[in-house]
Amino acid sequence: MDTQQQQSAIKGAKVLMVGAGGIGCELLKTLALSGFEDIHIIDMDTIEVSNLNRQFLFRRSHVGQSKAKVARDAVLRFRPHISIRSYHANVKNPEFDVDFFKQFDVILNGLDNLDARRHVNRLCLAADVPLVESGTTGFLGQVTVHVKGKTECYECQTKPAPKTYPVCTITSTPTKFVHCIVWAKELLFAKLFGDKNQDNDLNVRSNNSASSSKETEDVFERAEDEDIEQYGRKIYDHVFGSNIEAALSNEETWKNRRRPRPIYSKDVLPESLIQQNGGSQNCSVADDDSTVSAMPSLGLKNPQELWGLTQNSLVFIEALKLFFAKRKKEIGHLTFDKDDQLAVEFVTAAANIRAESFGIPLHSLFEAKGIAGNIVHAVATTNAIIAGLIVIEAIKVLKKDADKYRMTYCLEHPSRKMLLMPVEPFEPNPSCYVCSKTPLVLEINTQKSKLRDVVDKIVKAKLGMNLPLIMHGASLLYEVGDDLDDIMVANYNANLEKSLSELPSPVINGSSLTVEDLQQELSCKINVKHREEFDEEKEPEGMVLSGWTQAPATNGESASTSNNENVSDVTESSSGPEIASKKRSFSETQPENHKKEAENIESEDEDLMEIENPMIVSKKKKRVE
Ligand SMILES: Nc1ncnc2c1ncn2[C@@H]1O[C@H](COP(=O)(O)OP(=O)(O)OP(=O)(O)O)[C@@H](O)[C@H]1O
Ligand SMILES: [Zn+2]
Repeated sequence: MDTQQQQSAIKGAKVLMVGAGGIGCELLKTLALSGFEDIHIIDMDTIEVSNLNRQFLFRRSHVGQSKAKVARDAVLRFRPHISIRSYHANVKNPEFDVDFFKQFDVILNGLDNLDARRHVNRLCLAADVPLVESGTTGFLGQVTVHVKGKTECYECQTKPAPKTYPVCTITSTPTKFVHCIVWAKELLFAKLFGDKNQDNDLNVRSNNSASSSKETEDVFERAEDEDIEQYGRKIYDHVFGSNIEAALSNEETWKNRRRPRPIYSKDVLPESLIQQNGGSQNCSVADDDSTVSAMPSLGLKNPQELWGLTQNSLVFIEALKLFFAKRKKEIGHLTFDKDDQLAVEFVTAAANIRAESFGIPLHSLFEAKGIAGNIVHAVATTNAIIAGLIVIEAIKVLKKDADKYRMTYCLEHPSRKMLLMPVEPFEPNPSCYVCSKTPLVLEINTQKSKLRDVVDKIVKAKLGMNLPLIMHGASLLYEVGDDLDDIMVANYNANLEKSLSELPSPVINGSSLTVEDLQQELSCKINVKHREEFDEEKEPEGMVLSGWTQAPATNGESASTSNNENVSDVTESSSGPEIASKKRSFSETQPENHKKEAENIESEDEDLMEIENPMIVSKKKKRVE
């Protein structure tokens, strides 16, 4: 195809971009400048101040407005003749069904979460439209091409699960700052400001304290007229003082570990804080709850500054006081949010006091916020490179140049003198439950587990289905939808509370369930195996789903257990959790054909890049800033 034909393929193409954030803004600009003339954009968000440093189509005056619409308007200003249609909506909405997807020649993802990516993948498969998928995490980035039947789909390889930590490390034996952060936000913050009834273990148990769960309840309960500062000190002394003391009495635990130091408020703080700093009266309180802050009244300005034990203790008490004084209505419903200043202050302070107790280095609010919010600071240049690569792959897709499709990884440091690492796409995984018809296997106690457990833990959480329907033979066990009558809803609700073996059509060892999502047009079979017992630590869900997790040896790696230290701690929910697995796949468990490709790359370098845009080829030699 010559350049002119390529240009007319681009001009005639109708493309859908999903996500108008960091990658999306770059992508829309690059599409427009590359000659695309019919672009649709979906994004459900509005613009926030924190987006402005890299989402360059947006200005301060746009804060609060639809990202999709503002991005469209900004690009139309320098490409007025092209057609851009924006949708301020969730891509999972029913109006974006298979027929909607079918009108496009290619779909381009610039998303930041697994859930939406999986949904788009399924619609692309159902509509038989190619997908170019992307993600960035700091300096790392990737672009992959998914064409039904030709390459693996986005879900052919499992994505690394969010990093989790053993419960006892968090509750009793933290060794890293991140353990203190998880404790502060998942246990302490949740206990104080979230749902009081949730399971929560804030006792550092010792063997002989058959412990005081009753006592713990009492500590956290605040009497209506109890002075807030006194209450704060009581919590402080309980979690940093007596709990640690109780834990220390269990000698066995500390045989090979550094012993923590109990910390009590009276040893760190002056008797009355009100005299010290004027209490919460002087704090900065704006109308918006998310801007309430404990820092100003304590004279703390710089979030990058390291606070000592006393400063952290002051922030702890002050933030707690402010929650009760200024945000009382929210108490009982709060969950930690990285954009909630007071929550970040409280969690930073609590994590630092715990870190001090366990001899772990303290961190600034800025650093703690990054860890608590799973933030890897976005790098605008990575987004720009990735957007360029998306357009290159989109053009190959439009030209149906299948031999040239590449999955490309943007690395942090040059490897074999390259920052961009192209790899031939893998073939579809024949055991993928999404793009092939291979059944899954569910090991479950069919007498004890309820249908609700299967719906919540498997069908929704693991299979990512939106509007599920479950059938056993010809019997419909469960369904979701607006058009159901009351009797059906009552029947399905009754089924949810029944164990599998008690269902109208009993599901027992050897049964086969059909699970479908009508919106995603995805259907898969689940073969049920009865199992009596599950290991509470290793299999906490009380059931095990398997079947598609392992891609065959010729077809890639098992990506389920990524451990890449560079990114695993912090990328849980950010834009590219899969980077970890792909990186690992390249360096450690590369299938033979890709190893060979890597060797060739080393010797022939640029030729093998097969990246047609000279701008990109030259960029790979530069350091990514
Ligand atoms: N289900 C969805 N439907 C539509 N748009 C979505 C969906 N999920 C995510 N997005 C959009 O994808 C974009 C991802 O962009 P990006 O990774 O830059 O995140 P951000 O929210 O803009 O920035 P940050 O999370 O770093 O503050 C966001 O604009 C977000 O609104
Ligand atoms: Zn697949």
